[in-house]
Amino acid sequence: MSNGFVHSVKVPRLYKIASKIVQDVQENGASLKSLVFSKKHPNVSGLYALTLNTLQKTDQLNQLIIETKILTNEPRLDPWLARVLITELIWGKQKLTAGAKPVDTVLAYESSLRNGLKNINISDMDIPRKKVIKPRYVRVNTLLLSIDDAIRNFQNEGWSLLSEYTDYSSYLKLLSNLSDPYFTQDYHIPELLVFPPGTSFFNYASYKLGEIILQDKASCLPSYLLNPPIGSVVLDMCAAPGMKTSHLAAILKNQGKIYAVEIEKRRYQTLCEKLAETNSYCAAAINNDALSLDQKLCPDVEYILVDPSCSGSGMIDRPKIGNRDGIYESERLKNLQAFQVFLLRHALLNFPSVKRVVYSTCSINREENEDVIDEVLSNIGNAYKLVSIKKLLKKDWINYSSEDSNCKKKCIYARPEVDLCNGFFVAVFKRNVDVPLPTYTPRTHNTYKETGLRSIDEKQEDSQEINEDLDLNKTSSKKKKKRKKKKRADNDVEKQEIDDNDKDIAIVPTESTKRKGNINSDDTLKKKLKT
Ligand SMILES: C[S@@+](CC[C@H](N)C(=O)[O-])C[C@H]1O[C@@H](n2cnc3c(N)ncnc32)[C@H](O)[C@@H]1O
Repeated sequence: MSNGFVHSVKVPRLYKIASKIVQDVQENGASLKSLVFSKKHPNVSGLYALTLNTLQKTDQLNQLIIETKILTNEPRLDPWLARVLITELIWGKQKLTAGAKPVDTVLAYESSLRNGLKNINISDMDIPRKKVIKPRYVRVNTLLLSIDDAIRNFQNEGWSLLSEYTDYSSYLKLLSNLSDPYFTQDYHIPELLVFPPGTSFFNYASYKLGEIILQDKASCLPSYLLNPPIGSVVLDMCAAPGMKTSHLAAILKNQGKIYAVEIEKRRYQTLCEKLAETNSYCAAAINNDALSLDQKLCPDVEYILVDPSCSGSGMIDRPKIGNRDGIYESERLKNLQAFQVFLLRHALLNFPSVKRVVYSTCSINREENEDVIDEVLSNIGNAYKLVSIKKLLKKDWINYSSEDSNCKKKCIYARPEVDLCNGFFVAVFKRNVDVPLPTYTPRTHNTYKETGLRSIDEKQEDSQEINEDLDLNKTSSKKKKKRKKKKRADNDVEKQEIDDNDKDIAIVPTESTKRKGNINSDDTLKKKLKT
């Protein structure tokens, strides 16, 4: 702590690191998972649980801080550390080891915190999500291992393959009863294997080697449906952490080119690591804003994946993080929708050689799905056709887009309680080459900022660099192995438990969030909470 405490006993490192992570997530919109792993703490799962719990309790913490006046009475108490300690004391282990000054300070408030808890309004907090137990999805990285070999390996490990289903309903029934030692192959995506919920893969050699990837079905369908032919040129507009990019590389058999664009520097680093780990060497990572991407950096694009930031409302395990920054859900959705429309329109109208575009979200909100497609349909005329995914899949599916939208039933939804995977939405556009593309003026970076989505753009502008030529081929295999080994060791056992959750919490920081860490004025916060 930098604010004046003289420590007789040090604050446990776990709490200190957790407070820095919570601050970074709240203020800068950083990815919780990436931060947790980057700290290389020996107790990754404990650190993840504590930081997640603290973030999920944002609303309650804000109210407790007001009720108890802990931060106004104790100006030297670091507000982020206070949040972590309070969370541990009230909702976590329910105890703290005394000795360090900040810990003692929080302990001194224990009874007022517990009393305060009775007074806070929790009516709209912690609304329990319907608990869906989803199976464990494992995508075979066909760049490194064939599906047959993967199945054989699992069988050698004692697993038994079940394939007694005839249609989607019987498959789902099988899935809902799946238990050790049985696994099955996904009904739609052959490279996706499905195991009982909670199956652990950390000690499997194939996991350590990047031959299998823990990836939910929701995250596999977009690349599967884009289905670029071998040798084609693909643009992945929102690529980090790289789950879909690596899947696309596998579909291309590494023959062709993928431009994988990511705006955030830190997430771009994760993307580069994922591409190396999965041997996706046909993909070049580009750290840039896809909306202002210079065409020269990605010539002759034929297939585009638009998988933009979204509310993540379909994610089963997604934490509910309260009104972190004073932006309420409807405004947040409006901002996201504006951004999603711009991005999709940019994809559809600004790449003259494009043949197919897939739009996907892990949201189950109409605003981010049918409404986005409807708006874009009104801009593109007959230059594209919205494809019926039912026909593309050639297999039955259950949930489609709404009949009362212009999507009709052409796009698909996955509903966790029905499809036993994360909720998601996918739309597929096919170019009609007989109709010229309507004129389109690409947006500038400034206009993008106006969506209010990212107030951290300024920082990114400084650090943006283009790395179109990430030549993974040139990395010696020895170096690659060494890097892989080191990374695996760092990430530890618990990594896999949260690895398949490829969508990050959509945090949209604003100036107000940045200030909120230091709530020394009860009035300011009260006002904010009332708004
Ligand atoms: C939903 S995630 C993508 C997940 C990714 N497709 C995967 O499967 O691993 C959205 C990503 O888009 C990035 N992003 C948001 N706006 C962007 C922009 N204008 N240009 C490029 N990337 C952007 C976000 O930082 C985030 O990493």
